[in-house]
Amino acid sequence: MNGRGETIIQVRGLRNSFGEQVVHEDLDLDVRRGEILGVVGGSGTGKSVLMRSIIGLQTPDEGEITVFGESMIGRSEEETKDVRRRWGVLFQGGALFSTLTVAENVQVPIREYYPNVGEKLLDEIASYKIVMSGLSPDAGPKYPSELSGGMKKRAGIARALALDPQLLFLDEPTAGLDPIGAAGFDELICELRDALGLTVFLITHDLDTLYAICDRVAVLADRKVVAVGTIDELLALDHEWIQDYFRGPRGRAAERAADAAGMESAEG
Ligand SMILES: Nc1ncnc2c1ncn2[C@@H]1O[C@H](COP(=O)(O)OP(=O)(O)OP(=O)(O)O)[C@@H](O)[C@H]1O
Repeated sequence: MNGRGETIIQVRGLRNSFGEQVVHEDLDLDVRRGEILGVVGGSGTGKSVLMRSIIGLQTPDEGEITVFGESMIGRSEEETKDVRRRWGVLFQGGALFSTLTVAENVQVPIREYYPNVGEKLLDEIASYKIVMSGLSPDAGPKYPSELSGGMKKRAGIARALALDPQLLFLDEPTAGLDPIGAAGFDELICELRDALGLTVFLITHDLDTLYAICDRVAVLADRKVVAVGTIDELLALDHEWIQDYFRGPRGRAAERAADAAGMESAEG
């Protein structure tokens, strides 16, 4: 099956624990092609651990994870190389290499997966990804310490896009950005999804982001995904955390802002 609606990530019966602490138990999740799936949950509910399990940085106790139909559990790095080059990751805080320039950071995954690419082409690809991420071309020779928080995130996106991925993992991309910077970043994610046909797995606490760009939202609580759907579908559920989160003062403000933006765009 091709096109929108196809399952790109499938998680079944996932269990993760650290010593006595069970973080996930019997967790299921599907991420569909072309969607921006927001992942929310209280602090410590295991959103990052879930992402790390999917991308193979955390070995679960139990469960099955497939990405692009390929099983990710119990397989070596070499065996999953072809799948891994089809995704890009933006970790919390950007995680750029501080001793490398922005352009060199973008080139890291290309050098890793395609060691025979020449310097000139590497420079060209890096420039292209940098501009695509909304940075000016002169950001390429700069070091991360010379960039603002928002620019670092964009540089992180440029690196995540280095291998022309079909799937993006973003861990709290707007954390620490001012509201205007965060809105600009939301717009960038949406534009990239539309232009490149990406599927996006997006961990966020940012209610504005959820309203502005997420097609569906998965809620982590009680060690599993307790609900997944549009915000309207979630609001119809009688779940205490969901109601508190979306109906709290911040949730209502984000909803009003989204309604106002919707009316503006309808008026042209
Ligand atoms: N490597 C690790 N060793 C031990 N415990 C860990 C490890 N990684 C995560 N944990 C624990 O697992 C739980 C879930 O962590 P995780 O970072 O996934 O939470 P989160 O939902 O992303 O939280 P936040 O919203 O605060 O970023 C936490 O209690 C954390 O302390």
